[in-house]
Amino acid sequence: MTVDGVRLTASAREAAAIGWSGAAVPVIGYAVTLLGTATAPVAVAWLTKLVIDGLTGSASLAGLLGLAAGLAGTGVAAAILPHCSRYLGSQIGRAMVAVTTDRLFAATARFPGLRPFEDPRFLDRLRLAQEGTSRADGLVTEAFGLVRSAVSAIGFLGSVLVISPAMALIVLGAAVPALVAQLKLSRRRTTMMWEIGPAERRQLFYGTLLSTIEAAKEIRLFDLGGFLRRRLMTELAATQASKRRMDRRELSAEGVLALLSAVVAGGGLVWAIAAARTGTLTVGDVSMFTVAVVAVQGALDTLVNGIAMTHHNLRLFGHYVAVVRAEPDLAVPADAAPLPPLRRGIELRDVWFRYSDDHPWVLRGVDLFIPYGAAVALVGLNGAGKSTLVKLLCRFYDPSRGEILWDGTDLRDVRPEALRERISGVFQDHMAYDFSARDNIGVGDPAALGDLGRIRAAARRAGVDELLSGLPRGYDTLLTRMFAGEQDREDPSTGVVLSGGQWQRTALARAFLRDGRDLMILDEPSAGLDPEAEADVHARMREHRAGQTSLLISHRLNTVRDADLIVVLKDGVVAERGGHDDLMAVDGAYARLFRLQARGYHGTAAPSEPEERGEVKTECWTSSSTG
Ligand SMILES: Nc1ncnc2c1ncn2[C@@H]1O[C@H](COP(=O)(O)OP(=O)(O)OP(=O)(O)O)[C@@H](O)[C@H]1O
Repeated sequence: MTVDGVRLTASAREAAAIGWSGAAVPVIGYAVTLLGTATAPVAVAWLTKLVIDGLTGSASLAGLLGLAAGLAGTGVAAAILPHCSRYLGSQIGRAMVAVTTDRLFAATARFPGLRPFEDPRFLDRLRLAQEGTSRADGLVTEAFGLVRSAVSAIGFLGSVLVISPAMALIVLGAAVPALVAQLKLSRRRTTMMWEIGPAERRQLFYGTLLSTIEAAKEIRLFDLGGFLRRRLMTELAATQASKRRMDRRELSAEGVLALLSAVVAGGGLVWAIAAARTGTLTVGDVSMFTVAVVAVQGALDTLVNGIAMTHHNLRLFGHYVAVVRAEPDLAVPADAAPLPPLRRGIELRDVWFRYSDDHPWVLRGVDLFIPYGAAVALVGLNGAGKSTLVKLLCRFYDPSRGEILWDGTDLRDVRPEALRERISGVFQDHMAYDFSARDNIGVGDPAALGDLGRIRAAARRAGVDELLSGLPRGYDTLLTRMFAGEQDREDPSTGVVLSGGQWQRTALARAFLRDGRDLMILDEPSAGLDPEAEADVHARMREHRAGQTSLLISHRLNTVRDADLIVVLKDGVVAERGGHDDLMAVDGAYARLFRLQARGYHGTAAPSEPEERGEVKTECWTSSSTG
């Protein structure tokens, strides 16, 4: 049996190995207590039968007292053992959840690229894998539970067999349809969960939109609350309909099976009473038989349900196994060469790229050399592929065709972590972590998290030190109100909210903390800054990048004019390159855009060309599909 390629037996083996390696002593203790729990009821039933037969027959007082003492001792064990096994089972469960959670998130962080996180199938699998890990706590104990039910069922079945082999066969036979039905139902339930995955993700998305600050302004301004709620409810109705269908299926199957059990138990009782009247069975036999039939049915029922539940959880766990065993999304050579510091430069040689086979080409044969120590600026209209090029430089994706060479070494021959150790930067969509100010900057180089001096130096460079050190708890102030408790809701020192520009400077400080890297990438680092801050930040960046290899992306052409090399990206290729003066002299796209912006500042005559009126068709600047 497989879950999209992962065998259930492999999942079971993995679960057993994790349980054993993470909690061997509780596992042994659990097995022992469980065996006691499973055999105690059988012993109680037999001792009861012997006591009844002894009472109705001619047993000695000493014999009866011995039986009574045995009965009492077994009763005590039967009362205590389940509590012990429950405690040990919880211990095993906690160990399972800790190990699998750790491994799952280690696995997701191990994907070198971004593709898995853009793949809806993978996202569904990840969601189910997370559910699988949260249910992993029961996997080992459920397996033991199956053994316990089996032992219990066999013990009682043996007892019925001694009294009536035919009845034992009937009881056993009645359990077979239950097992088959439960397995089918469990398979259907897991498939149903897989199928409703996309709808559940959309539901989560709408719920998040409706309950977080990011979308709150637009939702109120555009009055989107009802619209989003309706969409959420539509998704919820669809998922609930699937679950209801499943519940009904289970209800009808289980109803039929319960009826079958009742008929078998009732029939057995009638037969036992009739047999006792004719003297074939003793009174003790009837007592034993009645207890045993019900107990066998109960144990078989628990066994069948346990098998179905384990089957379902193993299938969910199969998604966890699939994620932790998934191949990396980018080929990483086993004998990757170390990446020495940059000395000559980075070269993009005929680089073509599209996000997938059914997406249009974004880059269509880019040739570009970023010389060591040079400040290179990349400009182009929205969607021209600038951020995509940055993502290729960080090797979040590999080029579809062509190559990117670091001092002549193809990035595909290098371990991605080794490459990224040599890069620092700010992404256009940089993160605003719900951490303290210190941690928000410190994550740029986790080794510096304890070094406030370094963190402050980076913040000073980004022009944000004065702000952060002036916060109520200085750099230890949380830059979020997310974690404020009820008691400190009114205390501003528990968390502050920064403005967009202040966040931008904080992100820049994070990049500056990774000092001395070989390549600094700055994708729109000043987009949210006021003019004064922008001038200030750019002056600091100029200072910082002097002699450093850097790639700056900016739509504000005044901030790129002093770059050593300006590259204009258009239609997925490099359309122009050179210094500011060269490009102005060529009077091409860069010059037109530059004049357009300058004119905006000086308030001169209205632009005449459509491009200058801001009516540029995106297609003429962005790449289009070539199939
Ligand atoms: N993850 C993605 N999956 C599919 N297409 C993408 C993805 N990211 C970007 N694109 C597409 O690639 C093209 C280039 O996008 P990119 O972000 O590189 O442009 P850009 O030049 O940085 O634009 P901007 O100036 O607006 O930031 C766009 O058409 C965009 O729709």
